[in-house]
Amino acid sequence: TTGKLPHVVILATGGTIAGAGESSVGTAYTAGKLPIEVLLNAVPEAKKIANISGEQIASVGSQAMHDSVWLKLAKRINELTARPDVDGIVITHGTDTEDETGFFLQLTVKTSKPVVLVGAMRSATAISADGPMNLYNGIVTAASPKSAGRGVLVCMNDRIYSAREVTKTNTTNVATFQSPNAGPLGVVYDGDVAYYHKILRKHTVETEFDISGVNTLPKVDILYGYSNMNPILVDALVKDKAQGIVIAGVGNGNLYPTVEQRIKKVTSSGIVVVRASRTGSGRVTLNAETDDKALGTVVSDDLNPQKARILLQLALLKTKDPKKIQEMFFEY
Ligand SMILES: NC(=O)CC[C@H](N)C(=O)O
Repeated sequence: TTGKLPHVVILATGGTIAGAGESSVGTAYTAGKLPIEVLLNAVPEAKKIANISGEQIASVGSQAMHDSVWLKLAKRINELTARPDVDGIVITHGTDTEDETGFFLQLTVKTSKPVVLVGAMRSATAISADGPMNLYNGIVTAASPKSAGRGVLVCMNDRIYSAREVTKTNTTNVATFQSPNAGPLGVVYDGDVAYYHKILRKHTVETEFDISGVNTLPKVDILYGYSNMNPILVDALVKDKAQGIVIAGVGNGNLYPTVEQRIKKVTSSGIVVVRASRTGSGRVTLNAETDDKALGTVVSDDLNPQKARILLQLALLKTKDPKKIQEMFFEY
């Protein structure tokens, strides 16, 4: 360690970046197997960029990610970044739900210091593993003062994305992470970062969400829309005591007629329903083909269904008023 280098803390959660498999050319492996030290051994160059310390927060494939890990991560990041000797955070994460954890942190961590998520599409034992470069680039990004105040970042495949905008778009390709509505904020090459865009929606220190005393999140589930959709799915969630429902509607967040009828009853019973879209990009617009005023529904703006779910969970910690929640969807 060197006194003058920035101090970056790595919080490891698992994923392919820590995955190991029998074959170096296949997609079969176990995620989250390797500890943090092994990941770091693959990138000795990182020690020239930062003084690095690490903590294992979880060891899971991110399909097993859950609220308790999100809350643990957010609380730990808030503790660490409050310390003057910590300059940035890197989170190693499985890619399946990396966009969700990133957006949860974007809304709940209270720091302007860089917080960067990284992952990998190829396991650590595969040919052309992308994890070591992503980890190195993540450390570069977290160590750079240029990354401060930009919200939570996701660094994959030489690009830096806002956690609000980014999502996984391909099952297996290394270029899977994209921001369909916005593109990347910047790039990372040759041990340095360059930014071209700024996130304008409120994040981190600017949000109203305080999870310091929160141990569980409100129950919010997602329904996927399709032709001839079965309205019984809505009833199942109501029976299961959902406090909120996000519908990945068709097109501009539209709903099958019998589902729409059910939703009208659901919103009048006090459950908040957000219309998102299954299309993968674009805004869901208010009172367009679907009459939100009559239905009592909220639109997700350009948040995809899984991100709309996270904002709705956090919003429900503050209010059940759909009008106030709609404002939040236009703010964050
Ligand atoms: N590329 C990956 O990280 C996928 C592995 C695993 N499903 C996960 O999300 O952790």
